[in-house]
Amino acid sequence: MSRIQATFATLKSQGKKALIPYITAGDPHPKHTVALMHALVQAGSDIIELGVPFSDPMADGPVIQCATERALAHKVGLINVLEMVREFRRVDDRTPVVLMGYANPIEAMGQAKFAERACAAGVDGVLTVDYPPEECQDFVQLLKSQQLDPIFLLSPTSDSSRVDMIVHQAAGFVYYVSLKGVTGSQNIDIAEVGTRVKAIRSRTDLPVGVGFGVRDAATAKAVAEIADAVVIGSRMIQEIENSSEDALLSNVAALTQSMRTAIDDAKT
Ligand SMILES: O=P(O)(O)OC[C@@H](O)[C@@H](O)c1c[nH]c2ccccc12
Repeated sequence: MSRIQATFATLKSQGKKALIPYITAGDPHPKHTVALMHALVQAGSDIIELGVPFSDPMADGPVIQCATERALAHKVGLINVLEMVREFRRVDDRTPVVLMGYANPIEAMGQAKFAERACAAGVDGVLTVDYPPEECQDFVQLLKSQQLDPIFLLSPTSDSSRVDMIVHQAAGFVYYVSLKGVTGSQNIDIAEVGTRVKAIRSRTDLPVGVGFGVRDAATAKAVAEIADAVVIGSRMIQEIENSSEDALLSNVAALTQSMRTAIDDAKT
C-alpha cells in the first residue's frame, strides 16, 4: 500500500477528511522549506503538496506566481526540491509528499531519471499540470514502476469519458479543480462542486480531493463535507508572504490548525 493510500485508509477509518496544504519549495527562502513542511504536519496536515518552481507557471494566479519568483531568485530547481524531500524524510517517514509542477523541469532531467530520483528521495505522488493524460502513458508507467502515484486534475469541463480515461491512469487520489480559472481564484460554488464530485465518485473508488478557491475555514468545512481531501494553496502562500521570519512557522501552524478544526467539524 502506498503512503497516500495508507493515509486515506486511516482517515476513512477515523471518519476524517484529509487536509492538503500547498507550498512552493524555496519560498520564502530554501532554508525554510523543510521546517515549514514539518510545521504543517505538526499542525494537522495529512499530505503535503510541494510545488517545484518553474518560470512559466501557466495554471497559477498572481499569489503563487510571486512565490515561484521568490524561490527562483534563490535558484531552487527540481534537484534542490528532491533534496528537500530527502531531508524531510529523515525525520518524517509517514506523511505523503506530492510534487506539483510542470513538465519542463522533468523533461530536462529525463522522465526515467526523474522517477528514480523522486522515488529515492521519498516522494509519493507526482502532479504534472501540463502533461495531457492522453499523451503521458509512458510517464505514468515510469512513475508506477517506482511506486509513485500519478495525480491527475479533473475540471468542470471534463466530461464523463475523460473522467474515465483519467481515473484509469490515476493512483492515490484524483484532484478536482473546483472552478475554471487559475490558482488563488475566489467564488467556488459548493453545490456545483458537490454535484461534480458525486459524478466522479460514481466512476472511481479513488479518493477525490478538491482545490482552487479554498481560502477560509467555512469553505474548507463545506468542501470537507463533499470530498475526501481539501487542498489549500494561495491562502497558505499569503500567510508565508505576510509573515516575518520569526513568526513564519507559528503563523503557518495557526492557519493550518484553524483549517484542521474546520475540516474536522464537517458533517459527513
Ligand atoms: O491556490 P488555491 O486556489 O488554494 O488552489 C490550490 C493550489 O494552489 C495547488 O494545488 C496548486 C498550486 N499550483 C497548481 C497548479 C495546478 C493545479 C494545482 C495547483
